Formats: sequence, structure tokens, C-alpha cells
Amino acid sequence: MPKKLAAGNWKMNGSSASAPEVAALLPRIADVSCQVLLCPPATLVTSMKNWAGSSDLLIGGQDCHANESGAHTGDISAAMLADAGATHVILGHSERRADHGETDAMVKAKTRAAHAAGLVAIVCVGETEAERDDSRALDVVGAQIAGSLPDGVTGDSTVIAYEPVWAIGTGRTPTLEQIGEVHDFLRDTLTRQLGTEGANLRLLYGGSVKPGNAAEIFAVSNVDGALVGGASLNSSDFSGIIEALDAA
Ligand SMILES: O=C[C@H](O)COP(=O)(O)O
Repeated sequence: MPKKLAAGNWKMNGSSASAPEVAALLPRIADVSCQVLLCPPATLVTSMKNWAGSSDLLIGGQDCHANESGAHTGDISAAMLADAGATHVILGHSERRADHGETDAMVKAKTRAAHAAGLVAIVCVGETEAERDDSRALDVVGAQIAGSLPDGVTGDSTVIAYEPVWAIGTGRTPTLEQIGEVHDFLRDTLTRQLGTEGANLRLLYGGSVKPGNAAEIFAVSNVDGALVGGASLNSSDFSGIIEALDAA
């Protein structure tokens, strides 16, 4: 299995003034055994790559178009992200699914494009609160997995992030049992579909991960890291999460 992964999603936050925050993170990740990734807005990918210098900090995008180039005003291709210094891209985040009407089929096409450009795709799945209340969480993430992954997925090319929509930015998290149930289900489903590669796929949990709850979340079976939103904006908070993952 590839190394565990602590991924930070800056969403629509950050500017050229963010350099010191990234600089403060670098000494804290110098000796960790897990991978550390920051996904800033596209405008900051190249700058952040420069701020990372010779450190092991990885840089990713937050979305890409399914096509390599063409008349798509405002969009960015996977190849462009790679050219800017990105190694990863987040795809199918619930905010993109909600704000931009992204469907599983669109996420699948984007994932294919990411792979073609040599990027690791972090494919997000997760149920809404109404779907969980309706006892449909596993059905929903199962359908998203079935619809969002193209052929040829491997443990090196793809990461799955389970993010219950109702836990994102709310300070609410599922119980550890609920996280374990979904992650075990994802592992079983992916191993059935993909064999060894499915067993090797990293499964991240995302949704209100903080330094205070990270250790208990990382102790849950089949949790191989986290996709962190708000707490990744603060180097001290993100470091706390990274240290918990490193110790898990
Ligand atoms: O991509 C990250 C997730 O949406 C989690 O965000 P959050 O840590 O602010 O809840």
C-alpha cells in the first residue's frame, strides 16, 4: 500500500500572503513517514510549489476539466495542473457536486483525464444528512464509487476520500463506528472490483478533522489518512493532524 496521506484542501482561501503559513509547516513535516499534500486554489499552485522548495510537501489542484485543452473559458485541465507543479487533484468534492452540478459521469471523465496527465486523483464520495437519516449512506457511496471510477484505477493513481456532506465545516463528525462501517464497506467493494489494487487504494476520511479528534479517527480500520479543510489553513492545526497520522 502507498504511504498514508494527510491532504489539505484550502478551498477558496489563501493568497500570496500565505507563504509564511506554508513555511511554518515545512519543518514540522521534515521527518514524517506519511505523505503531506496541500491543495490551494489554482492561482497558488505554482507559488506553493516554490514555497515548498526542496521539502517533501506535495501540491495538488481542487478540480480539473475532463478535456486536455480547448474552448472552456475559466476551466483548467489536468495537464495544466501538472505543468504548474501539481501531483494530485481533488475530484468530485461535494461542494463541486452541489455548486457545479457535477455528476458521477463527469467525475469519472475528470478522473480519467487526471490519470492521463499523470496526476493522482482524489475522488470524493459521501452522503447527505437526509441520506444517512434514511439509512442509505452505504448505498449512496457505493453508487458514487461505481459511477465515478474509470477503468484502470490503481493504488498509485487514485485515492478515495469519504466525506459525509453533513460533517464538512460543521464541527460534527460521524461516530467512529459509522466511519469504520463506511471505510470497511469501501475496502470490501474496491477489493471485490479491483483485487489487489482495491486493497491498496488509500481511503481518507474528511469532515471536521481537527488535532483533537485526528488520533481516534486514524485508529479506525481502513482509514489511511484524511482530507482536511479548515484545519489545513493553519500550520499548527494541520501539523497536529499530520503528527497523529504519523503516529497511527
Ligand atoms: O475537503 C475537505 C473537506 O470538505 C473537509 O472540510 P472541513 O475539514 O473544513 O470540515
